[in-house]
Amino acid sequence: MTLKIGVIGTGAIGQDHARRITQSLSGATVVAVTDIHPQQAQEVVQKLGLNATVYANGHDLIAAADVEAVLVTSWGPTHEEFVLAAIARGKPVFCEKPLAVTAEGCMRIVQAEVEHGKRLVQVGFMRPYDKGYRALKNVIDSDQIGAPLIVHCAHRNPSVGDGYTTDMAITDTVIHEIDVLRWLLDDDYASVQVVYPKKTRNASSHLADPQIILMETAKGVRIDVEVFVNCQYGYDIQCEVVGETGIARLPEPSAVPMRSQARNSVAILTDWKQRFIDAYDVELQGFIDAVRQGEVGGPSAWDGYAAAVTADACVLAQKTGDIVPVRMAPRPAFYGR
Ligand SMILES: NC(=O)c1ccc[n+]([C@@H]2O[C@H](COP(=O)([O-])OP(=O)(O)OC[C@H]3O[C@@H](n4cnc5c(N)ncnc54)[C@H](O)[C@@H]3O)[C@@H](O)[C@H]2O)c1
Ligand SMILES: O[C@H]1[C@H](O)[C@@H](O)[C@H](O)[C@@H](O)[C@H]1O
Repeated sequence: MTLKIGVIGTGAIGQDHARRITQSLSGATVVAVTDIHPQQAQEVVQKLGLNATVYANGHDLIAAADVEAVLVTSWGPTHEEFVLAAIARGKPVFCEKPLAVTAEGCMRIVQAEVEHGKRLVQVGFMRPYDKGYRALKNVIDSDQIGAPLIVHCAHRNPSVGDGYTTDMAITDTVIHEIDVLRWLLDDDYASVQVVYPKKTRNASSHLADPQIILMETAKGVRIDVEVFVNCQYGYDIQCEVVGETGIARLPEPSAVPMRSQARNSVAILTDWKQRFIDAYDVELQGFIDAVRQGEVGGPSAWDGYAAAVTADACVLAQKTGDIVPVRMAPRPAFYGR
């Protein structure tokens, strides 16, 4: 049976996920969409040739009898209410990051899911599905570089709009490193700190850019993440793990090396949609396949909570300049180890 999906929020990633469900993936179809701009939702239906009803709001869409699973791709502050509504109806829900904009909000979702008694929520952290990160984890887990000691990361976007604020460098951008490094190292965070280098002249007046996030894990690994969202030159994700006996780097996305006009060059991507296109496909196909078998896997509501607690500590650290401890609630047995 084809899984019938309803999409809440038909902006950049909502459209992209609707496109991949319709054109690239198998086993699912988009039967419902909604957006606070209904005209835009209607345009997406037409553009992608969907056989989908446009609902007035997310709650009506979740309640619709033919919607079997929900995709939440609206703005972050709206995620919590839609995920809670889906859980209340026992419908599986794939929620783009952030699961909720506060750790308390994520905890409300964790509690609702635990009370429901079965996993319903997958969070859209796609990097653990990226084949480069998977290869890097394989090197670490098979002990080829010894125990990890230090991780150096960079998360660079070419530019951001005026609405992008200093805390979004954490909640929108570094949140990916917060999640993927926890998975990569099989560790949790103990403390965080934020330091500010000289500011780029290409950032808007209200935005601190670049920033350096320093994190220490429970096992004592030290991590530095450079987040630079107006780097101009491309979309560039770097990760280098220093182990006891060797160093392993995240592979670069494959591109054709070119010799031309007296240059030996390799192109750099400029768009996050392209950089992780395969990972998005694999994560969403995984959600569809699992739900069709009556299950939900992948990054859990607990992973969403862990990321939010760490992000909250980073945002506090941005303001105080202090080393801020990361204090997580005890992990419910429901989520395994
Ligand atoms: N995993 C990733 O790499 C990744 C990439 C991009 C975006 N995201 C996340 O996805 C979410 C959406 O990001 P985006 O870039 O598509 O933003 P966007 O602004 O392009 O799209 C969001 C859409 O949601 C709609 N919306 C807002 N409130 C709504 C509501 N209450 N009900 C219905 N629709 C509503 C807006 O009108 C807009 O069309 C964000 O949380 C973002 O962090 C994740
Ligand atoms: O929402 C996007 C997306 O999550 C990208 O992966 C990230 O690089 C951007 O900084 C963020 O704004």
